[in-house]
Amino acid sequence: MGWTLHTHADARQLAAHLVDSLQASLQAGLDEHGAAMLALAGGSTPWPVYERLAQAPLAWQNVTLLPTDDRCVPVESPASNLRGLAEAFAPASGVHLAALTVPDGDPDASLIQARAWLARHRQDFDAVVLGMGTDGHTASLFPQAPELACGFDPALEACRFDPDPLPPEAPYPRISLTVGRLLRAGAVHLLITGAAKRAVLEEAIALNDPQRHPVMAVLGAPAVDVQIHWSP
Ligand SMILES: O=C1O[C@H](COP(=O)(O)O)[C@@H](O)[C@H](O)[C@H]1O
Repeated sequence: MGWTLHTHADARQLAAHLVDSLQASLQAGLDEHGAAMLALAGGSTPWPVYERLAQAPLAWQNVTLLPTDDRCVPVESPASNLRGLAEAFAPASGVHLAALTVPDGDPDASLIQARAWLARHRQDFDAVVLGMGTDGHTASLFPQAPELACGFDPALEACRFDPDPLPPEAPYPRISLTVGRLLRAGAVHLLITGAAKRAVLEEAIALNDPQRHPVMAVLGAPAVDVQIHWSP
């Protein structure tokens, strides 16, 4: 199916549009199953969206949030995506946060924990929010990494990534959901801002090489219409 590009005038409009969509996905999950689950990107871009979503009047005690990927760091580290989610969703009283990493960030123990959690929670996500780095990585699927074969393996749900070179803004091993697990969702959103990422997105689409730009493994998936949200 591919993707649909939504161009917004600014980050505020983008957040309003995406929050409406995520709120509708959550409410539909709650109405249908009595529970709902989101997988949410970390990094630096999505926090204003999450802070706004956390204000929504939802039965948060029946909602579970899981990072799409996390850095193998102690949970109190500023680099921890889980810590960022905990802060952004502090107003969402009773919300459940699930971790891909163990509290001290040990990578091997984290992968075991992540896979065990995912084995116990097989339901589709109600929605997934992905980000993209300026190298074309999404979640923690980094370009040309040896672990990409794991990240693209439909039989697996989570992998360890050791990006080489380590990204300077967060130089840590990672645990990432695989493309197959990320796409098992009622809706898949890709959130990007700024001219640099827009240029990378256009290059990725033109080259259509998931090894060079792993985000294309998501955008090229045949059965999913990924909603791309961009603002300057
Ligand atoms: O390292 C990560 O990077 C991507 C993109 O992050 P951003 O800082 O460029 O917004 C993010 O989606 C991912 O969750 C994160 O772990």
